[in-house]
Amino acid sequence: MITFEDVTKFYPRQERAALRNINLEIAKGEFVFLVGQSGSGKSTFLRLVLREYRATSGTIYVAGKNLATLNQWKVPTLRRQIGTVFQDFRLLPGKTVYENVAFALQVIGRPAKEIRSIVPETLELVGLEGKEDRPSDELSGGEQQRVAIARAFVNRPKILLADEPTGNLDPETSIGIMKLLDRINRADTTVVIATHDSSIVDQMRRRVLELRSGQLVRDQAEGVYGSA
Ligand SMILES: Nc1ncnc2c1ncn2[C@@H]1O[C@H](COP(=O)(O)OP(=O)(O)OP(=O)(O)O)[C@@H](O)[C@H]1O
Repeated sequence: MITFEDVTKFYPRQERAALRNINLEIAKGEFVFLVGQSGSGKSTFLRLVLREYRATSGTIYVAGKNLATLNQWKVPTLRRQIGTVFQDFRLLPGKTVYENVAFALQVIGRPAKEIRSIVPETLELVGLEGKEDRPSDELSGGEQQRVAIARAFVNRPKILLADEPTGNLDPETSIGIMKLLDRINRADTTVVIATHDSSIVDQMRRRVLELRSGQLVRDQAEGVYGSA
């Protein structure tokens, strides 16, 4: 689903590569943690997958497409297959839970009838049934993250990318969010989570990719946060 072949990324005017000679393959339906210190290249990895940036050298394939040769006008189609979740939720202020999730389908032109059936179904999946009409900014952090996950998943993307999804949440709430991402993964979605949350990684025991100064230094099945 995601393949990096000898990928290096330099930002403009930077002497050090943000990612260097990365080779990896993430298969369809995998659940992967991306760990590493601040500045190790995790966000850069996610941004390359989204084609927010292009690799300086090497080749990236996402959902069967070579991102180096993908036409700019096809990038929105690529991104529709990738749901994204962030530490700071990024919900639409002043909108209800329902509106936040429905908006993701409206912008890609889905028919109203479909929206009316899929949004409640997705809100139920994330455990927010009965909260449809609540203003999203009045929810707890954990609930807001559930709205963000519903919004990312409502279009049933092939891939879900999460950048520090539990960064603003307490440990107990974080476990609930991880269980939800695990459920989404079981629905055959490839899930990649960049995180500093060692207890979550240690509890989940899934594949761990560790970056250090832009290099992939560990690829461990059923891994833990810190190097063994
Ligand atoms: N837009 C940019 N322009 C120049 N350098 C950048 C840019 N974005 C990131 N970098 C540099 O690239 C390197 C990797 O950064 P990146 O944000 O990918 O790390 P990270 O592991 O996601 O860190 P964090 O955990 O703090 O989010 C760092 O040295 C950073 O300073």
